[in-house]
Amino acid sequence: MISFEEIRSGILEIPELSLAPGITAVVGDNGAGKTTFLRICAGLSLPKTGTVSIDGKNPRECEVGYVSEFPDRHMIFSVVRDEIASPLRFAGKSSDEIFESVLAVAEILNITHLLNRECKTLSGGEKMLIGVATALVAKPVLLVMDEPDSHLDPQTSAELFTIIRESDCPHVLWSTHAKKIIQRADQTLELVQGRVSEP
Ligand SMILES: Nc1ncnc2c1ncn2[C@@H]1O[C@H](COP(=O)(O)OP(=O)(O)OP(=O)(O)O)[C@@H](O)[C@H]1O
Repeated sequence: MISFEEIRSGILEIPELSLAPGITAVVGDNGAGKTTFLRICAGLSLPKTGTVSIDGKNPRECEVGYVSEFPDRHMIFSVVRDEIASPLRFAGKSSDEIFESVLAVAEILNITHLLNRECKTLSGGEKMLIGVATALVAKPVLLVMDEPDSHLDPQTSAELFTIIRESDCPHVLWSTHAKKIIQRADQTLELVQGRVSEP
């Protein structure tokens, strides 16, 4: 469960909310507060007031994978395989474990042919998939994706949904405007001017 209590941060105002595990489609118009919400859930930003917890823990105590709307802005390594490996390398994992985990996630996402490419040479959609691989490689308890489908064609987006569904990530927040993703999600959270809209 992801729980929110008395959250206020910029436009965002969430007195109380509990999100069950599964894939949650986070929807709302431009400027509704989706990115603000996602960043707080991931522990990237702290709310001005209130608390968020993931299965009872502060997000900063949890393994969280975050895919930003513009993943290339956050890439730090030149070569794809090093970029995907980065969370494991920073966590001090062994070279063997890193090698195997990077290969496994690349196979799942169908991007093994990109592993030796320079990140800057990738297309927008390929960069998004590398961002997803980097977020998934450390087996997060929460995967947050900010409009990944805005860079993906409908088929790749649908395939990504299936891959995420089959991953064992317990909590997924997927910000999207795509109707097909919303239909396949376990639940939808709609934000209207920073507040949760009741269905
Ligand atoms: N650091 C900031 N300082 C001031 N205003 C901000 C800041 N970050 C976001 N905002 C404002 O808060 C509102 C919500 O922004 P946010 O990026 O969370 O919306 P969004 O739903 O993700 O929008 P979009 O779909 O356009 O990406 C917007 O009006 C935005 O201008």
